[in-house]
Amino acid sequence: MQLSTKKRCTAIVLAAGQGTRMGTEIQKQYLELDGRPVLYYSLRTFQDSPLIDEIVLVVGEGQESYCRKEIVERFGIHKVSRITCGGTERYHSVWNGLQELSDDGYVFIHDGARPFVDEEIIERVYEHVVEYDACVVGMPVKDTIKTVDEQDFVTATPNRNLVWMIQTPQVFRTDIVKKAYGLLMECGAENITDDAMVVEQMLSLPIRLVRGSYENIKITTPEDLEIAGVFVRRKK
Ligand SMILES: Nc1ccn([C@@H]2O[C@H](COP(=O)(O)OP(=O)(O)OP(=O)(O)O)[C@@H](O)[C@H]2O)c(=O)n1
Ligand SMILES: C[C@](O)(CO)[C@H](O)COP(=O)(O)O
Repeated sequence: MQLSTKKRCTAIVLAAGQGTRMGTEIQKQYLELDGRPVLYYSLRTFQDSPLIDEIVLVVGEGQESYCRKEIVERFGIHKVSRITCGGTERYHSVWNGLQELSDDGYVFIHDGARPFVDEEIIERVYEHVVEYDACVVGMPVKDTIKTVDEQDFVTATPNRNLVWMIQTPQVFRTDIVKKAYGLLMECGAENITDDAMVVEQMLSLPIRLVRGSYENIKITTPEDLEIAGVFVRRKK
């Protein structure tokens, strides 16, 4: 990859969630995975990536100094330039993170609860975003998918060749995603679960999907942490 013509790339790593579905006392991003906090792994990958210039870390209110000392300083993640507070919903946290950025370059928005983003994914999505401006990482589904009504009766079986499960990082030209989020904050919207939705709904721009990996899982419920344990030991 030609790094000399590279635009500035910032990663926003989100770690302000409550982890309700995980149900643990400690929020899932701080749980131990092979002796290190879940959040450490994606920070390490962005830290080590030659493409990433800077990391903005978004954490829960009151967790800033803990994160600075116990994660950023302890593990030497010196690309973290700012630690800011998140909000009630994921999109509030993204919005807060975006306030720390100027309009130039690209932003990689990533769930701190997804420890297995890797350099190949970062490079692949960067190569695509310079062409398409708005890209999200995901993988084709493997199972048959059905939509249902409120009583759990099937309403349709979409062609699964056209269905992907969506991951992070979600990567955008920074000016575009900031504009989309600005409109979201003005107009509001319901059930916003990822960043691509904001760009789709607010600006109607095309979003290019880019292959991530089946290992790029989000730690959401307890069995995900067990699976993550297997992945992390295999990588050693
Ligand atoms: N208000 C929020 C909600 C989520 N996140 C982050 O967004 C990522 C994906 O969200 P999710 O898996 O839904 O995390 P939680 O909101 O913590 O989980 P739950 O929905 O089970 O409470 C996580 O890294 C989480 O820390 C965040 O920064 N701010
Ligand atoms: C952005 C995301 O990781 C894409 O899969 C996901 O939608 C965010 O998590 P949540 O579980 O929907 O809050």
